[in-house]
Amino acid sequence: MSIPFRIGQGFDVHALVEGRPLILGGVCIPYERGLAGHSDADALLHALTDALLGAAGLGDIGRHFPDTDPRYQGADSRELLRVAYGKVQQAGWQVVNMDATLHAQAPKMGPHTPAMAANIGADLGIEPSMVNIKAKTNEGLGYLGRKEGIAANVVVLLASA
Ligand SMILES: Nc1ccn([C@@H]2O[C@H](COP(=O)(O)O)[C@@H](O)[C@H]2O)c(=O)n1
Ligand SMILES: C[C@@]1(CO)OP(=O)(O)OP(=O)(O)OC[C@H]1O
Repeated sequence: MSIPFRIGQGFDVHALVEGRPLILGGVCIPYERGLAGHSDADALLHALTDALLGAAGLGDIGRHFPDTDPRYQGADSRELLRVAYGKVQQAGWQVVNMDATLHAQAPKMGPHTPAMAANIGADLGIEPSMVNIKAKTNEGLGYLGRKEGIAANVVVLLASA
């Protein structure tokens, strides 16, 4: 029996450092620091990419886009997302919806989540209403609460295409 649905989950975290832009969901958010990484360090899109790859049984982002490969230095994570989702589609799957939580003590994400959902909807070819993005502080606790980094969790549902 072939089951027509798959779920996947992804997690990512990047350190907040000076001299980098803060990019999440493809949106550049005004803030005093940004996320460090080999690519543009978009933790939300990396977690989403991992969730999609995981649901399709295709491994993880580092397997498809190694951080030792100079082609991905400074990469736009929206481009990585589109390439990864192309592989998911090639494997016979399409995304139904996604739900994300950003863990950021600061800045406030609420004003920026509609633009993130619009970007993701465009990249995955789904309505922005199928893209839900939430945000939480870490109540001042631990490395996230000390604003040393920003993390993201994403869950996706895939349906057989
Ligand atoms: N970076 C953030 C964090 C939170 N929010 C919004 O505030 C609400 C309350 O967050 P708590 O962590 O104090 O529970 C949360 O539900 C979000 O609506 C935000 O926009 N950006
Ligand atoms: C995206 C990649 C590749 O440039 O690099 P980073 O930006 O460092 O991101 P990470 O989430 O640590 O891992 C995936 C990497 O392979």
